[in-house]
Amino acid sequence: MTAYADESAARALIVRTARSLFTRGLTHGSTGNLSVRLADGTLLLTPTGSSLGTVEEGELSRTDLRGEHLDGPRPTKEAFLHAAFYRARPAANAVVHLHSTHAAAVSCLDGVDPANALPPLTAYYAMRVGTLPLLPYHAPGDGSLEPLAERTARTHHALLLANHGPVIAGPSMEQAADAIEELEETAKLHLLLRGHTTRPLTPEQAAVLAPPSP
Ligand SMILES: O=C(CO)COP(=O)(O)O
Ligand SMILES: [Zn+2]
Repeated sequence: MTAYADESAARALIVRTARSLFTRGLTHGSTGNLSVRLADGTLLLTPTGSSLGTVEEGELSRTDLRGEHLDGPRPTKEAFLHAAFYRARPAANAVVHLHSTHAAAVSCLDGVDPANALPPLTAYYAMRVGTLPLLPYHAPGDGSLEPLAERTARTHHALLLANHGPVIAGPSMEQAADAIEELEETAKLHLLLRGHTTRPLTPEQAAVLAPPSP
């Protein structure tokens, strides 16, 4: 998968994915944001304050790889985070951030291991997500998170923002969306299983399934 060469197809893909995630309750209100990397090296992002349920193809924002606004409406306040992922991960062509309920709930739990917020409960979680660093709380849009996010994204395609929600990059929008849905379902399982003795995959079982980290 290379960066998106057909801008109008990329716009349609962002809107289609945003609607699908929103209508299935994976984010709510005006939360969450999506982006893709275009072949010319610029980024197309959802605009700030928009609902993923109603954003239109003609309403997307463009930034450069530093997250600087180039054209269209003002980009998501997390443009700096999206841009950090693209700089850190040359093979990433899409980034999805959601406030999906169960992953957001895990991000609020006390005592979560900051190196890996969720155990590998299932094979699909190990395949699609792997390890999930928890980044310390910053207010939404607080650009001081950028250096840590960029550093962490060099070795992890999925991050959990404390008291906030997940961010995932993928080689394509379909893969990023697939991974963030898997994360949400595993967060749900994790919460369902709290108080039960669980048997996650062993480190060896998880390691053979782990996604490659380009
Ligand atoms: O999820 C969000 C902030 O973290 C939504 O913000 P934007 O409306 O600026 O994209
Ligand atoms: Zn957010």
